[in-house]
Amino acid sequence: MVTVRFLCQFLPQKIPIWTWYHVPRRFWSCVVIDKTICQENTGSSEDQSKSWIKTRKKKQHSLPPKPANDHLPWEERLADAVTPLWRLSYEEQLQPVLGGYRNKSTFSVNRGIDGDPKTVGFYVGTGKGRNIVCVRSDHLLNMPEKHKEVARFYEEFIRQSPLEPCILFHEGGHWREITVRTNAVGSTMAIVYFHPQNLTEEEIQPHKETLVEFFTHGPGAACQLTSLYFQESSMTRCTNEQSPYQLLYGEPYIFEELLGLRFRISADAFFQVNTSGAEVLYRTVGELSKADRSSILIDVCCGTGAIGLSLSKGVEQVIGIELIEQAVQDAAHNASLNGISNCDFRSGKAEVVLPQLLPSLDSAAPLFAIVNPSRAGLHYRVTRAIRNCTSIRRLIYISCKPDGEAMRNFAELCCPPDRQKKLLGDPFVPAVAIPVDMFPHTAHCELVLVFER
Ligand SMILES: C[S@@+](CC[C@H](N)C(=O)[O-])C[C@H]1O[C@@H](n2cnc3c(N)ncnc32)[C@H](O)[C@@H]1O
Repeated sequence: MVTVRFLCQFLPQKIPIWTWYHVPRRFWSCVVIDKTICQENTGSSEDQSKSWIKTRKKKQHSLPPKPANDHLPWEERLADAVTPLWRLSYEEQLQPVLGGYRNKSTFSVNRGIDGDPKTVGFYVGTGKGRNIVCVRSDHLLNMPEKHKEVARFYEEFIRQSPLEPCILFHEGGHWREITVRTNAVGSTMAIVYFHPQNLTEEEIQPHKETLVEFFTHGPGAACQLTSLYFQESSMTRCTNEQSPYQLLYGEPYIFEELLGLRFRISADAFFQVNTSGAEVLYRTVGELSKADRSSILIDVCCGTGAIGLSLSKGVEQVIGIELIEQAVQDAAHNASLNGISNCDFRSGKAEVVLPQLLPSLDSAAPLFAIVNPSRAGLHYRVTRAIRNCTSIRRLIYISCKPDGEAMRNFAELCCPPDRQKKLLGDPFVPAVAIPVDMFPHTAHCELVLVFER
């Protein structure tokens, strides 16, 4: 059992009732919340879980990524194209792939169990408790072997380096985290984060060269990196504009396929970490959207454009809004890469762009919004702009942390009109909630909520 917290009944004139709703894991993709009653829609459970499992099986690492097949007989090549799972028994096709599903992992550097400060892994303990230990992650089930291999070699590299690790920002040191990104065809992008402290560019240069040498001709060449990036970052997280991602070696982008579309992903851009899980998520969103061909879809926090692009065929126009510049460029590129011409991606903070955009669209065409913010939820100005835009009758909110800041957003969307807070439009009512398990072996899930009014 897992616990998912929802708003299960939220009548505008009444005090909201929050409910802890216990959902057995096997029903995670088929929970329907009625406006007033919580009910498990077990009727559709079998079909939905089958398609979920099947998609996972198809796309995950258990199948070799598109091997060259020109040596095979024509009949076999046709079978591969039309029925790509034909080599597996049906029972095997239905087996969920639960291990190594992550396409992106970020490893930290800190003191290990043996006290070595150049240890690469994940933290156990807290900064507040002053008991952080960095533990290697070779045994973790959710990340693929390739990510662990790169982490091991990065540890070997920094142990050889004369530079110290950056354990606490104010205490000096340089080597920080490493992010590893992989795709279904085995491309591997690594991004090394480095704190420059007081070093000059000239002083950093030889260390970059040693890093490239290690991963191209030294022991790290075993990782077969397709891209090696380096970012000099003196903050926890820097965008490309704050401190450019420097391509030290290889391809500038990694590409991923999802729902028959091809996506270019830059070093700074977000992409869902479980690719086959994301297919289920976006398909679920597509089914719930009920958008008609004349409508305009507003894709808020659109990343590299995955949601808008995958739904673009069914609507008149998609307008995506995204904060990270590289992701916006990817989204625009991904539209043309897939021959899609009705999408317009705008860069900026949604809280700045949306309040200006919506009034200009208000009566143009039926509007429909999908929001997919990070854990911090939506800025108040975003929920207010949506709430006050009367053309938006239906909204899909995809939350990776529904029991966090998103709760504040749900209240803003559903509370009675409030002049003081400038929440003037009719309140929304939550209609459907479908959790999608994108993160096996963890308590997290993505929750797709439909709000109507
Ligand atoms: C959970 S991701 C979703 C991305 C995309 N919908 C997808 O499925 O790939 C959240 C995205 O919101 C973006 N973001 C965060 N804060 C934002 C803001 N204030 N305005 C616009 N976008 C923002 C992040 O850069 C990130 O790409």
